Amino acid sequence: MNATTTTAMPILRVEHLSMKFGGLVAIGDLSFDVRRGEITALIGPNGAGKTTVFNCITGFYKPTEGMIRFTGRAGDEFLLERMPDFQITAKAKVARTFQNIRLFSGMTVLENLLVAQHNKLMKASGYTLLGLFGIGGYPQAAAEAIEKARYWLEKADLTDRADDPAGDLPYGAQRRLEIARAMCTDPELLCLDEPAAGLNPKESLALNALLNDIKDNTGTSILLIEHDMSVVMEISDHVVVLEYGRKISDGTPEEVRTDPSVIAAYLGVDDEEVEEVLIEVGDEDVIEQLDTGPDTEHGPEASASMFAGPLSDTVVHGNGERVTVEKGAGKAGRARTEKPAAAKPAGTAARPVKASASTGRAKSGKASAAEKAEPPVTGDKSAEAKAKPAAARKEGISNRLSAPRGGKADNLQLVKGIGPVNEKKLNAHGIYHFDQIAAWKKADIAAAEAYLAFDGRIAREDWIGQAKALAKKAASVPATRRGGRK
Ligand SMILES: Nc1ncnc2c1ncn2[C@@H]1O[C@H](COP(=O)(O)OP(=O)(O)OP(=O)(O)O)[C@@H](O)[C@H]1O
Repeated sequence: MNATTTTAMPILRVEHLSMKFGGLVAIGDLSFDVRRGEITALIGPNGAGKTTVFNCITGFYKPTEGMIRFTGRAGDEFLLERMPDFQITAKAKVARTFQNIRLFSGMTVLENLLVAQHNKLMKASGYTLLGLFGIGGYPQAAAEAIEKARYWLEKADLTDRADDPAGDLPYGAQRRLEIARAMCTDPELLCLDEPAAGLNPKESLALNALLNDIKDNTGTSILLIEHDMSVVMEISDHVVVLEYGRKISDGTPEEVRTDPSVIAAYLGVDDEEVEEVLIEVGDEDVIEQLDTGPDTEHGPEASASMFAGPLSDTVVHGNGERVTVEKGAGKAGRARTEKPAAAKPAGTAARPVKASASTGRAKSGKASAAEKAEPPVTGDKSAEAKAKPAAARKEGISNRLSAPRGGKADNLQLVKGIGPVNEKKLNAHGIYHFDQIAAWKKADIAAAEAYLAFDGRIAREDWIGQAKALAKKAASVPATRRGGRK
């Protein structure tokens, strides 16, 4: 294979990937490419399967079916689904970061960058004591490692903090350090799992700058999972959208943001988030409709929550296209699009409706605190919810608080499985702290699952165990040093 062919090849080709956990199809027949030298974003609502895709690519999971073909710069090909994870890092040069920051928090920032180069240094030592004492290539390799660490310190804007413990850095700086650490391994493909989670706008900008710099100056291709649409739309060359483990859209940010299936998928979140998404995708016409308030005649059923089930939402786009999510449907696959030509005759044409008027309230009329405190369980998923202990549903979680202690909530997104949507919901239900989740009993879990419309996921993802560990850690760290966006 000549060099031109190689550079034109996608660095990663995911072909017919499926991953099943028992009866749950987390990913179903998924195919997409990551093009070399580009930033590709993998987006989708919570539970869409994004992290599972990452876990398959990086060897944490062995997919049930499908191929993950990696082509290196030199034309070397690897089938990642057949390789153990350490070889994927070492041979294919795929590096990753995780949803939850995983730094050596007691080591300094510089030490974190040097540890990342440990394998290379050990190789240079010839794995001998003499090597470590300067016989052979070790001194040269050590000097190069320090130079590389210095380079990435500067790129990540961390030079001033080089000697500080990594755990002392602000949250955004820790995220950049993780990326710098991954870059010290000279990856060909960098996989980032929600790098912008918990960042404030200034930190998000710094992250965007770092990722663009990597793209422009290193040749490393980037695959990122991200919920923050401003990051996705700003820096991605290519966006793949998942919903329930299936691809619903694939294209440029511009193509994806105007794709009715994607809008319909995102309409499946809370009112406030629908608004956020639509503002971020910049569909002026739809935003205007949001401002017109509820349409009781054509408005949707009781809930538009992705977690609460049935939708009957309709949106009219700038080009006159009307997207209806069928009554009883939850997902984009069931979205029906009517082109303007197919619109009903004058007089009977459906009025533009408030896209997210799931509760029949106008944009300005946000839910009252009482409504938010215990929203009713509605829709299709209510069948599931009904199966939960009735008392739990009725009484809700036992250790709710009316406000975060000390006015500062913990960053619940540090619990794997809690994304921005679920964090917001938990806060709305009076859950702000790790120790609250850590103290949940069976009935509390059932109550939480009822309004998050989960089915056993809290136990599966061991939120209690994770929250216990995080609560313990938080208790040992002064409040001012706790990472998080809150
Ligand atoms: N190890 C596992 N065992 C059982 N089910 C799993 C496992 N890992 C993931 N799942 C399930 O697979 C589905 C997809 O989860 P995944 O974490 O990949 O979604 P996601 O899109 O990354 O979500 P989020 O945005 O919330 O992180 C979920 O229903 C999840 O509960």
